[in-house]
Amino acid sequence: MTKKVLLLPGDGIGPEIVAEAEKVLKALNASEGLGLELSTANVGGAAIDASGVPLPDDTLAAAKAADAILLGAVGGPKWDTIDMAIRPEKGLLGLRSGLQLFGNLRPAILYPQLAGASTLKPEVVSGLDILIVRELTGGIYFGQPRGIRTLENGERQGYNTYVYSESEIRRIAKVAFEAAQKRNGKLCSVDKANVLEVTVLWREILDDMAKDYPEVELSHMYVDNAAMQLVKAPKQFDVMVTGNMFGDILSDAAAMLTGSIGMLPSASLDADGKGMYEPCHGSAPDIAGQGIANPLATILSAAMMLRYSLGLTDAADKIEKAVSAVLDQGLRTPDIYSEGTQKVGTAEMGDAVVAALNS
Ligand SMILES: NC(=O)C1=CN([C@@H]2O[C@H](COP(=O)(O)OP(=O)(O)OC[C@H]3O[C@@H](n4cnc5c(N)ncnc54)[C@H](O)[C@@H]3O)[C@@H](O)[C@H]2O)C=CC1
Ligand SMILES: CC(C)CC(=O)C(=O)O
Ligand SMILES: [Mg+2]
Repeated sequence: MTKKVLLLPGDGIGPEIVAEAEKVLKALNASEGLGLELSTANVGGAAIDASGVPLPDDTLAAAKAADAILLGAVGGPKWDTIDMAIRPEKGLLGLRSGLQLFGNLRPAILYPQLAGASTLKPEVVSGLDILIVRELTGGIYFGQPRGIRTLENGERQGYNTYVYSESEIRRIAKVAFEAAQKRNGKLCSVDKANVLEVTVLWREILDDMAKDYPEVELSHMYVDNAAMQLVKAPKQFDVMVTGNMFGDILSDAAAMLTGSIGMLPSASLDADGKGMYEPCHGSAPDIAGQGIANPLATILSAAMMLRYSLGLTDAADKIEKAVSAVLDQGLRTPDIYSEGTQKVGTAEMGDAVVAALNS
């Protein structure tokens, strides 16, 4: 059966890294007969330049019609303005909310070959395998009212609203409890319940739901402490669940424990398991066009896509093994380079993963 995969390269390094994941998918399609039908559409700045809007109707329609989506990254100084890319109904946030992709899974796994590239000492990170479950279509990124207004005294004021409804909290908590059930039975919920009522409700609901998951040990942590604990003793965590903004920030911090944000893939899932897959990083304008971006987070996101949305577990395993094999060979893009390894560019890394697929 044909499986439609929509590629959304986006901006900056987006097209460079998606091209490498596309190579890998095409190679597997040819050798394994996966039945993938790949197509490409514009989103973000590329779409603004082509058609004036960051999320064209035909891109959203193609995303809705696809079985799965692989996105590179969007944005850049040219387009990061309120009118163009930032508003929730537009661009990437519009895509996430339009497809109701509320469950964002961000696994932070340290490949043993990269222990030397982690920001932490090898003994603190060896064997690290954390899953951050981030709520993706609510919270302060979407809450209304929002904007910039002029007060009576003439001063301007920016404002956003941090809201979560009970149903939004319950559905993301369910994702996290179920993930913890399948893993080590440990779930840490991260909030700011000492200050924000919205997270007092979050905490209350998590406690209530914990009764239905007696085999999961639920703990709570304030987000400031969680940030500190992540860089102090990250292996105390197994599954972490948190809201949109805290998850955004904590997952970038967790990325560095694995050596680079260029190593962190993600899955954004709806209630039925349909998903968009993307690296956790952005469009990296500082290195765009230089052919040095790490494509592995995107290639690993493609593996997650095959596993979670397309039921192609063997093909997903092959990609993950191939990534490990190229790291064994000592190949490194500059972000994960350390002495004694071989520095390669984006395309060389992608080619090496393709070559390792059937090794
Ligand atoms: N999912 C998305 O599409 C996201 C988009 N953005 C957008 O990306 C643009 C740049 O944002 P930044 O804050 O600079 O974050 P960023 O994640 O793009 O870059 C942060 C740093 O990490 C490096 N980096 C990122 N990905 C890398 C890779 N694959 N290989 C090697 N190095 C890598 C960059 O060179 C930069 O030094 C902005 O327009 C932002 O809004 C940011 C985060 C996520
Ligand atoms: C639009 C931003 C929330 C993108 C981002 O930083 C992320 O998803 O990690
Ligand atoms: Mg982010």
